[in-house]
Amino acid sequence: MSNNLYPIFLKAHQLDTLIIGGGSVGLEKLSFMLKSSPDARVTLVDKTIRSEIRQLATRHPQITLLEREYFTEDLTGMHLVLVATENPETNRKIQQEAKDRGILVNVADTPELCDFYLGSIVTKGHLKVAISTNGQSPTIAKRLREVLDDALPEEIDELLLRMKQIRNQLKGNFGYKVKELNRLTSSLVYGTKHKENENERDNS
Ligand SMILES: C[C@@]1(CC(=O)O)C2=NC(=C\c3[nH]c(c(CCC(=O)O)c3CC(=O)O)Cc3[nH]c(c(CC(=O)O)c3CCC(=O)O)/C=C3\N/C(=C\2)[C@@H](CCC(=O)O)[C@]3(C)CC(=O)O)/[C@H]1CCC(=O)O
Ligand SMILES: NC(=O)c1ccc[n+]([C@@H]2O[C@H](COP(=O)([O-])OP(=O)(O)OC[C@H]3O[C@@H](n4cnc5c(N)ncnc54)[C@H](O)[C@@H]3O)[C@@H](O)[C@H]2O)c1
Repeated sequence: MSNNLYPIFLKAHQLDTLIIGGGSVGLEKLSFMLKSSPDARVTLVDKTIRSEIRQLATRHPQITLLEREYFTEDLTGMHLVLVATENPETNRKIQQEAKDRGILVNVADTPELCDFYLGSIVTKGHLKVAISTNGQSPTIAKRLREVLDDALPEEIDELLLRMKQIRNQLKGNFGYKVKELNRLTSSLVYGTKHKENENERDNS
């Protein structure tokens, strides 16, 4: 199987996400989503809402909880759907209803029914790294998150902020700025030896 996934970074606070099923898997998906996007606009529907989910909703007031069975109409206006009931037939039915409406859908732990996969996520200030193993091993995705979380220094956020300041201060045309920003950062990649960048985005 080739690796043809295309990663994107969603502004989850501007999108509406529906989670169906708030059992152990639904709770895990919701927690990870809120960890990365505390202001994500999420509606969760389940026949019985667990106390852990109620607690999350208290801490994230933009979350809507619906304590009842899922209805097809719940999909109205949704951009993303995460399905996590314990019933494969229910999951398949909801997946089909979402697809019919052109809504992107993830059926937890069921790669063949997913339009997208959730990734393992490392956050250091403004830096966010999302990891996928193309569905081959979520466990390795989790382990890599732990490795990168240790390896990337917290100071990386200061570097990003400093680079932004420098970019704002640079005078000159776009091509000059790109060259200068690449020159300043070349030692990160090539050690102290400066090397002109062959691939940089320079349309000067
Ligand atoms: C990254 C992460 C994000 C998240 O969930 O938010 C995530 N799974 C995580 C953990 C995890 N999930 C499972 C285990 C137990 C070990 C195991 O069974 O392998 C562990 C590890 C653990 O918990 O230690 C069970 C499992 N998961 C999937 C299957 C089905 C299959 O593989 O066929 C089964 C078997 C179910 C069964 O046996 O019935 C499938 C998917 N899980 C994905 C994402 C997508 C692919 C991501 C990628 O491309 O790498 C994909 C395809 C769809 C999706 O769910 O989006 C999160 C780590 C977060 C973190 O810690 O950072
Ligand atoms: N691979 C498989 O064939 C297979 C089979 C069974 C379960 N699973 C796994 O089970 C996951 C769910 O596991 P879990 O441990 O979270 O189960 P769980 O039983 O803890 O949670 C499922 C939740 O879905 C809710 N639910 C079920 N039907 C509903 C409906 N029609 N409307 C609203 N809520 C509904 C239940 O009330 C429950 O809270 C699936 O995503 C999948 O990973 C996989």
